[in-house]
Amino acid sequence: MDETLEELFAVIEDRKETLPEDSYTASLFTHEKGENEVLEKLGEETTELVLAAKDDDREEIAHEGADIIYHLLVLLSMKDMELSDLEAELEARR
Ligand SMILES: N=c1c2ncn([C@@H]3O[C@H](COP(=O)(O)OP(=O)(O)OP(=O)(O)O)[C@@H](O)[C@H]3O)c2ncn1[C@@H]1O[C@H](COP(=O)(O)O)[C@@H](O)[C@H]1O
Repeated sequence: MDETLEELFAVIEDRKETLPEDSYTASLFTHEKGENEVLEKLGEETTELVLAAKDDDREEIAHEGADIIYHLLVLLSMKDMELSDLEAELEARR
C-alpha cells in the first residue's frame, strides 16, 4: 500500500510540473475554480462513501475510498505538502 501511494503521489507531482493536456490530474491544478474543485470532489466522494457504507456495498466503498485517497493526495500536492507529512501524523498517533 505504501509503495502504491508513493508511486501515485509521484505521478501527481509530475502532472503538476508538466501539466499534460489530457491529464485529469493536471486539470485539477489548472481548474478555473482553483482548489475549490478538488475540495468539492472530496465533499461529494465522502457523501458517496457514506451512502455506499449504508448500503453495505463493499465494491462501492472501495471505489469511493480510492477516489477520496487520490483527491486527498492531489490536495497535499496543491498545498506543497509531502506524503511524509501525512505519514508523520499517523506515526505520531501510534
Ligand atoms: N487515481 C486516480 C483517480 N481516481 C479518480 N480519478 C478521477 O476522478 C474523477 C472523479 O470524479 P467524479 O466522481 O465526478 O467522476 P465520475 O465520472 O462521476 O466517476 P466515479 O469515479 O464517481 O464513478 C474521475 O474523472 C476519475 O477518473 C482519478 N484520476 C486519476 N488517478 C490516477 O492518476 C494517474 C494520472 O492520471 P491523469 O492525470 O489522468 O493522467 C492515473 O494513472 C491514476 O493512477
